[in-house]
Amino acid sequence: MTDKKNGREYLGYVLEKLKERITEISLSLVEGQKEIEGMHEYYWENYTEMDQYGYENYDNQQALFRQISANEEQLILKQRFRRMADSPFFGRVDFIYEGEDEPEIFYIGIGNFAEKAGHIPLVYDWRAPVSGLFYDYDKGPASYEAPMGEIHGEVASKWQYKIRNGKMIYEFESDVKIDDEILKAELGSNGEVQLKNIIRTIQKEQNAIIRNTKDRIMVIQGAAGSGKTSVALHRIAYLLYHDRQNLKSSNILILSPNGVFSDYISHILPELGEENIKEMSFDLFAYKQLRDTVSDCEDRYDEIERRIRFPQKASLAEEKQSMEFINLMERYLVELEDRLMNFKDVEYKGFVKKESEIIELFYFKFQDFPLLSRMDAVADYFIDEVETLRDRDLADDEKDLIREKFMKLYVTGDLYVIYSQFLKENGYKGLPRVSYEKRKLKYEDVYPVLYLKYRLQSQQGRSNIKHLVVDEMQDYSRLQYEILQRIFSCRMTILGDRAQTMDDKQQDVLKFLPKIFGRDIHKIIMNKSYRNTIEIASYANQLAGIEDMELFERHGAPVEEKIFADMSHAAEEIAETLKLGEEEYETAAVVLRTEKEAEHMWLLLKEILGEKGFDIKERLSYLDRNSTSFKKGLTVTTFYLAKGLEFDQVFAVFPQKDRSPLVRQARYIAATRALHELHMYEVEK
Ligand SMILES: Nc1ncnc2c1ncn2[C@@H]1O[C@H](COP(=O)(O)OP(=O)(O)OP(=O)(O)O)[C@@H](O)[C@H]1O
Repeated sequence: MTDKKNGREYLGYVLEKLKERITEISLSLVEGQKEIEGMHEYYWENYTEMDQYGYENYDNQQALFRQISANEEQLILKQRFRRMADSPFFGRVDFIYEGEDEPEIFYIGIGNFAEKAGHIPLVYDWRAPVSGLFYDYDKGPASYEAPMGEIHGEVASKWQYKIRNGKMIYEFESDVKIDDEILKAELGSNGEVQLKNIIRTIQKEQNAIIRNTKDRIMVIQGAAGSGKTSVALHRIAYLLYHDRQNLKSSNILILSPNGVFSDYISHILPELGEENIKEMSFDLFAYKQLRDTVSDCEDRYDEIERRIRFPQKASLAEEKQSMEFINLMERYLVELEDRLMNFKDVEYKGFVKKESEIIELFYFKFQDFPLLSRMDAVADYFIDEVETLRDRDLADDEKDLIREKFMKLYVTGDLYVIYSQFLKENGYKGLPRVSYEKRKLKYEDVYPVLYLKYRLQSQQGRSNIKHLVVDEMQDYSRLQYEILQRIFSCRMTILGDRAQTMDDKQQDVLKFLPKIFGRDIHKIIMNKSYRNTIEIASYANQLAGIEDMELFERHGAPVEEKIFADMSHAAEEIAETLKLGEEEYETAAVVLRTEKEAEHMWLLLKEILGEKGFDIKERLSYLDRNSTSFKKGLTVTTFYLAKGLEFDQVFAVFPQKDRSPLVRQARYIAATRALHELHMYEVEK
């Protein structure tokens, strides 16, 4: 056995054991593969002689599935151990259990590793109960939550390691100062094109959120760069680890703002040894749900663009997603109970359901069904009766015919028509009367129609989703939360930042969320910002009038403010000031107000940088709403697509004269994207 107290020696020992385990697994994988091939061969040679009832065939298939899934598990394990062979651990806690004299030593890494399955780990997963000590305590009395209860004792010492390619780069006995230095080094490094995992340096306040399993709905209001997205993803990894029996990655859904953002965060869970999870934007979800009602829907970005270009034109989006509007819809829904109906007798091959009987079934027996699904229930009731009287089952086409007859008792079942009528009766302009192909919903109408759909038609519950993550919570309206509450009855992690609202005024969803989700909500505020240098964060805070943010002590260049006559002058300056290259930054962005301005800037930069010999093909990209990823190099985009992302160097280019509240928000969002260097440019023309 090795000296566990000596990090370097222990590293050598663990690496050796890892190598052995990897070899063992490789061998067992080869065996497993042979086994599978053997089963296939056996099947093809013998299938004609298998028992006629298929029992043997069934048994063979089951054995095959078991072997395949065992192989898959081994493969995943091997991948994890391979990753661990690069850096088996990053931390260590020496813990003296209450009543003991000598400390027990725990090394902490990206996953558990034991010499053999079921043995005591040589390295503990960062999510293991005992690893909580590493994040929550310095030297001194400490405790952690274990399955059998709270364990007390004392942290005798804590260590930090950096290991790369199996080589020890550094080891420190950690204290607050060193911890800060290590975090500073992590934050000071250049940006990747994807969000980094933070397991080496999770902060105490972040750890409390990650390891929280008791609250059903957690709502996190976190300042820009406070680590909300990182924390939410680590929380998912933590929950998956601790509730393997009930929670699978397929049970989790992230509502994220767009495709680029999805890509930006997509590798974290696989890196932490978990499978990737489903992500979707709410707009895409809505669009899919409404496909049988309209052929197209605007998305949120259309709405933002319109607001910027025509600020004087009042948008109804806010009004149509307000509580008052929901109340109007609810009142209309009550009226529809009568107005939507045109009852009369229904006859099928001599069997008659009288109008009065239908009314009775409709308003009493099936009153709990949503209005537009209720007649289906009445039709099924009638089908049952006919089948009983005839003493035979009806064929599917006969049943369809009957249902059709009952559906005719609705004046209309078309949500588009119903909603349009509602608008007109409440003093709004109705929707254009066009054929399905030409029906395109404006953004302001998308969610009201979706709401009506949920209120009027039975929906299949999304019971397979057991945890919903809502990122950028400030960008969802009251109405959208009402809909979410109807679709998902599961646990939720909802996170965002009211200061980054993409609207004229900041939206604080914390005010109304308890009214929608009840008292189960646990609110947490994260006020410490990690992303930006002090110079950048202070500058951005001034833009948004924020005073209560705590800043991580990391300094950089002052923010540069400049005014240019036009876009091409700004582009020239960007090309001059850009610091991309070896020994310099990895990522930079030019962030603009609208799609049109962004495209214009991109074309200008293409020309200017092209002339300078910059590799524009590989290192300059234009990010629009259909993009699904961004590359290292220079990215040109709008503020609303840059949201959630970060870049080493940021140029924010905005029209000087646009001082509208929405564009003030846009400037703030752009400024907070910068990790190390920020240039705020204003353009006169
Ligand atoms: N404990 C930590 N250790 C190392 N880096 C951290 C830590 N917490 C946050 N960071 C870093 O800070 C940056 C911001 O994190 P993240 O994007 O998760 O924040 P956010 O609150 O979602 O930001 P925003 O709302 O502004 O998009 C990232 O680079 C992240 O890696």
